[in-house]
Amino acid sequence: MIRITKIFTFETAHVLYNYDGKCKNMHGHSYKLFVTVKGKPINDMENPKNGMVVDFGDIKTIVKSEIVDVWDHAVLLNALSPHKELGEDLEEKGHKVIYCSFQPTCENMLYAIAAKIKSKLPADISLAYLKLHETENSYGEWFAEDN
Ligand SMILES: Nc1nc2c(c(=O)[nH]1)N=C([C@H](O)[C@H](O)COP(=O)(O)OP(=O)(O)OP(=O)(O)O)CN2
Ligand SMILES: [Zn+2]
Repeated sequence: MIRITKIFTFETAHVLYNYDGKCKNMHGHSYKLFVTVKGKPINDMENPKNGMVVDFGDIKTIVKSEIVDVWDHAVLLNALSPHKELGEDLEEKGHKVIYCSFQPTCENMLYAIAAKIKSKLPADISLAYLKLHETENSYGEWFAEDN
């Protein structure tokens, strides 16, 4: 088994409802996401993907369409809180709003990212690990063996 990793960045705003610190205010991060998948490299001279667990380009396509293109330059808010109305107001004024069914912390974003990626991976490839940096010094990790 081999693990391969692709790294993504996206610029996203979020706001933490009822949080007791500065992040209760709407603010943004340059998120950095590490996506690691595992599988056996293809061993077939006739296959154009010979030697690969999966083409890095295929991971890019999945993560871009499921996460990066959806969350980039959007604001994530907790739709189960009064921030839903804040989102509706912003949307009305032309802003890109993502309504989450969770508090948009690094931890919950990792759960959402894992679910979205897992649903799109080919059967013989599995999601092994995710790392999501909110800042250079703050990040969360998702391990397949813990979940
Ligand atoms: N466990 C978590 N704690 C915090 C989260 C989170 O998602 N999970 N999020 C925030 C804020 O949104 C934001 O990320 C600020 O975090 P923090 O590391 O405290 O921010 P700094 O600006 O101090 O970051 P430095 O990199 O140290 O400059 C808060 N907590
Ligand atoms: Zn934040």
